[in-house]
Amino acid sequence: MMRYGVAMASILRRVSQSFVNHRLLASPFKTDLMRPMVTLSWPFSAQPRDFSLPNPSWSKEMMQQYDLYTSQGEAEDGEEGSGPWIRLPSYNRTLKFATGGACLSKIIQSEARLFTRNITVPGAGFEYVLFIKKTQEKCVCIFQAGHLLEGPPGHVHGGATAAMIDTVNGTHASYLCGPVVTANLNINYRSPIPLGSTVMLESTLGQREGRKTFFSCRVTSTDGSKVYVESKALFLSISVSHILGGTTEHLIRYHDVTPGDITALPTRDLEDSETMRRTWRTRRP
Ligand SMILES: CCCCCCCC/C=C\CCCCCCCC(=O)SCCNC(=O)CCNC(=O)[C@H](O)C(C)(C)COP(=O)(O)OP(=O)(O)OC[C@H]1O[C@@H](n2cnc3c(N)ncnc32)[C@H](O)[C@@H]1OP(=O)(O)O
Repeated sequence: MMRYGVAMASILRRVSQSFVNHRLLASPFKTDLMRPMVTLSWPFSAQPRDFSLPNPSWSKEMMQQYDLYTSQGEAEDGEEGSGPWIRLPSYNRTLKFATGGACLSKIIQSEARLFTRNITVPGAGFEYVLFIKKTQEKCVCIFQAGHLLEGPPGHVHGGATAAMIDTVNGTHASYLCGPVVTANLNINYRSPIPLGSTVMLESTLGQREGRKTFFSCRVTSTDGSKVYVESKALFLSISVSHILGGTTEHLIRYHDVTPGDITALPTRDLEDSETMRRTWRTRRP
């Protein structure tokens, strides 16, 4: 039985590796290969992996919190439930389904991955799930910090905590305001977070002044009794071309791209992409 299990694990590893190889070998510049290339990143499924669903590395504490929030809301993307919380799906690319040919594939960089989702070994890095309140003024995150996030011995690196705060505030801001970037992030670290522990991040909407939206965030123990971090952030609404502008300037200077290629870019593909619709709600309250 034991040997059978080991053999199965080896076969599964090889099959999943062949998916990885397929993705790496496919040319990023052939438009017809773009869609299979990105959707095969998770073996045995044509769908991309939703990292915010439970996996065996989640601690009992993480699962208890997850069950608490899902029981108070709904679990499926976009469906209305009776409770106040909506779980937000999470992928390892924000623009996974973008199409648009050679030039766009250069700009989007097919091998790029969302920073907080690029450690794929379950439990080793950032394990987290976000829920947004239907009234939208709050967004919470259950976060379990893996052993690859060490800073001070046995504790979480301050940069990893900052990345999580930016992710939670940034997702909350994107949900409310559409495309945004972080302009300012101010963090007070109150107490070190033990590696392997489960903590809560609570993002709260502050003032809105034109393009500027302010948020605060608190990182606490799951029962709220211990405060680890308190922060404030400013997000600025931007157009998609603000993000692409910097990238295209770099491409014109250092790569084989002309300004004509850039103006011909089908940026509508970005705005229409399935992931964009799923993750960046453009409706404003
Ligand atoms: C196409 C993309 C599609 C993606 C789909 C995503 C789906 C979401 C899914 C999953 C989310 C995961 C979540 C991740 C989240 C991560 C977020 C980040 O980490 S973003 C990276 C770090 N941030 C930067 O790189 C910004 C770099 N800076 C800039 O681009 C500019 O400086 C910018 C836009 C911030 C401001 O430039 P200006 O020219 O547009 O605006 P000006 O005139 O300078 O400022 C406007 C107002 O804001 C104030 N302001 C600007 N910067 C400020 C600052 N640092 N502090 C205080 N005030 C500031 C100014 O004083 C001004 O205020 P007055 O209108 O006069 O009242």
